[in-house]
Amino acid sequence: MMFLVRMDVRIPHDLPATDVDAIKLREKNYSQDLQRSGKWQAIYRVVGEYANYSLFDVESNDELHTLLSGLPLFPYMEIHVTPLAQHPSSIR
Ligand SMILES: O=C(O)CC1=CCC(=O)O1
Repeated sequence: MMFLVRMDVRIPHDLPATDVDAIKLREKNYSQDLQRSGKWQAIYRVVGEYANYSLFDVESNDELHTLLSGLPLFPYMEIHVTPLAQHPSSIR
């Protein structure tokens, strides 16, 4: 099942910089592990915003929820999920 996910990051300004750096490093490692597994198929920065669009290929809604809620930045993100279906004109 394919999902388009938009993540908007909203880190509170009073979070200490060392904590922010540590969370971002954990986020990067978590994300790259999932990208290597094939479940997180792509991630793109939204130009000019602290946000990304990502493509996930997972088995179920529950699996996607588990992956997203495990993001180290999850408490500091607004997340919007769009389920995707096959397009009749797609050649892939
Ligand atoms: O920087 C972001 O858009 C948030 C994020 C998600 C995965 C990652 O490595 O950073």
